[in-house]
Amino acid sequence: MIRSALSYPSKKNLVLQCLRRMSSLVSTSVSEVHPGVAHVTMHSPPVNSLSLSFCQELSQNLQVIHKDKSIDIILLQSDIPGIFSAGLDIKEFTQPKERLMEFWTAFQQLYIDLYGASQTTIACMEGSAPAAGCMLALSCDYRVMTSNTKAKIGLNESLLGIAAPPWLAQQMMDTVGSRVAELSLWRGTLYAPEQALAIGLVDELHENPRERALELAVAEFQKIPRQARAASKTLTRQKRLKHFHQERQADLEHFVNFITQDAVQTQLRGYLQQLAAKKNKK
Ligand SMILES: CCCCCCCCCCC/C=C/C(=O)SCCNC(=O)CCNC(=O)[C@H](O)C(C)(C)COP(=O)(O)OP(=O)(O)OC[C@H]1O[C@@H](n2cnc3c(N)ncnc32)[C@H](O)[C@@H]1OP(=O)(O)O
Repeated sequence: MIRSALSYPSKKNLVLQCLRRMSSLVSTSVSEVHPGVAHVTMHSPPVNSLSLSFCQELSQNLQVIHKDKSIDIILLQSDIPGIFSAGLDIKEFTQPKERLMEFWTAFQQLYIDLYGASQTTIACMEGSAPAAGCMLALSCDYRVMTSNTKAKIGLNESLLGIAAPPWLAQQMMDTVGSRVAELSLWRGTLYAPEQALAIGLVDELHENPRERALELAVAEFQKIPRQARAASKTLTRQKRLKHFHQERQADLEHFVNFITQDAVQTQLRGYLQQLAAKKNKK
């Protein structure tokens, strides 16, 4: 059982804290902030990009929480100012085939562990969430985003010369509707908070998403019987997850075949150079 990190550290919190001290690879932490409510905090500087090890670790933490019957709400957040997650670590796309397969398998698993969580999940976004960062948010049940206009959210894959996988495109369609999703996907639109709220990509804007998410969890969501929340999720997500499991191997093969194309690799290298150039101009 996870105990409050604020009042009395649990064995698990202590283990995670020790691991974090021992290894810079540990990039998530778990703590119970209120009875039944756990924070999962991402802290992989500079931008919480999802590398192979980060995907694996986030999944492992989610799996531990899934088994903990005392936790019924998960708040997913970042402790890096201005960033929720920059999406997949683009450098992973340039790795050899074996590693690409391991990476994509870990990303698929992260989707299963977050989208398929039986607990209620809230994304607390204090900053930007492009591409797979947006996937993390879309996999949660509720999205609270900062009202700071510097933050952006959306599926910008097309601007990198790639496309979102079908299951991520489906999440976008389920959330904002087919036509808006279709336009967003090919344009690679990153939405400012007010725009994201207007199309239903996020549910609420708040100056302090963490504070608001905790308030929602305790004052609203915990008042709905836990089993009813879980059963409602099953109604809307089970079909998608079943389809995903059927297509998982094909999705992996499709990813590797797509990402290893010369034209795609050239585009990705160009995008990384653009990011570096932008940073040098600052
Ligand atoms: C038909 C079906 C085909 C199926 C095939 C599937 C194909 C794959 C699809 C996968 C789906 C998901 C894809 C992704 O998630 S790709 C990642 C997309 N993310 C982005 O485009 C975000 C890029 N980053 C930014 O815009 C900014 O960094 C950000 C707004 C997040 C923060 O800005 P800030 O100014 O604070 O920070 P910097 O830009 O200076 O960046 C700091 C350093 O971090 C590096 N960086 C940033 N983002 C990434 C990233 N995603 N991966 C790796 N590295 C990243 C950046 O280069 C800086 O590095 P250095 O300090 O070394 O210069």
